[in-house]
Amino acid sequence: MASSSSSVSLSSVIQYTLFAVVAYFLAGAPYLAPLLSVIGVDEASFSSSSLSASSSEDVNTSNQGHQYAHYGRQDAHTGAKRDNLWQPGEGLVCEGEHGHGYKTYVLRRDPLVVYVEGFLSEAEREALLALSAPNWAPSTIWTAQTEHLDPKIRNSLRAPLNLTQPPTTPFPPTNPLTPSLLLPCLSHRAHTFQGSPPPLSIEQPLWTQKYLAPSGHYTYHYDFSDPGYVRGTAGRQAPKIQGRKSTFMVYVSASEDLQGGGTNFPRLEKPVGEWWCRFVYCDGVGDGEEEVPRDKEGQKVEGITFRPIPGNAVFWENLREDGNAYYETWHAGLPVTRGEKVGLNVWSWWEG
Ligand SMILES: O=C(O)CCC(=O)C(=O)O
Ligand SMILES: [Fe+2]
Repeated sequence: MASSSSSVSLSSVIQYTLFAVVAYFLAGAPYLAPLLSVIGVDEASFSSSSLSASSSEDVNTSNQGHQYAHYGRQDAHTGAKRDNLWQPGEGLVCEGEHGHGYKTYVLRRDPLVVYVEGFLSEAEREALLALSAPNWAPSTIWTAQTEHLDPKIRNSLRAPLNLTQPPTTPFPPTNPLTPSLLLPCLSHRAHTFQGSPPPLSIEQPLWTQKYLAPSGHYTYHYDFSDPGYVRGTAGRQAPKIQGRKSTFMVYVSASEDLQGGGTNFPRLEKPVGEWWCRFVYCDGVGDGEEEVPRDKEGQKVEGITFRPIPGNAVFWENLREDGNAYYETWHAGLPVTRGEKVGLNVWSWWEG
């Protein structure tokens, strides 16, 4: 009797233990990371197939001690550590001036193109210009993994906006923004716009780009890059496109006398209806002849050209859910033939 009751209780103990282990993993394995780090195991190498469980280095840049940025994500497929990808952390609060009041208009799906009116507030535009002012330098391009200048392809100045270093350039005295929150809150805005899954990160630094007459421009290109990368989502054919899942092209400023500088997508059909003419050029509607968008050879362009309206943004997806590219997103920043335009690039990546 005594021996049978002790053997029953042993098997119960084993069963309960098994249930507990299964329940622990079903609950998302809380506290696994600190536990593993205590026993000296890197969680990312333990769980390299899980994007959300990748190792991260917390960066605390807020004056209030909020821990809001997660850097140092491990690429789940190549294992390489990327130190330029960012996701919002729990402590980040973006309200008031750091919130947003944007309106969205879906221009088309597949590829998804959304026009965002009021992505930036006026105070944010002013702050971005103040932050950029000391750092303008010629923009580079990458070919065959080397970075170089080629003003025939890209003729602009750019300034990096460093999220991990609170701004040293003071904002104008009347500007109400909290400097340390500007870039995290913009990145957060771009991140929450896109939802999940898949997990996304925002490329850092963000860059402002200044285009000056008579020939500031960025010739036709895609924002995704080199073939050769394998996303390799389980159960799907591995695609071979690297990089930037989506783009926000944000217009920060446009001089009063700006001519040119629209963002042209020659492979996208113009939206139907005059309503859109407030945001895109429509031959003859709301434009004078000198406003007809032209490429650097002076030829009228095809497709859709967005007007560079300060504060507004165009969002589009470069990559499909399966990781293959949308070749319809071929685009250019048309030449600025008079005045000056400043844009902001916000790119999102698959890796989370
Ligand atoms: O300035 C523009 O209108 C487009 C710029 C662009 O495509 C880029 O910076 O990747
Ligand atoms: Fe681009």
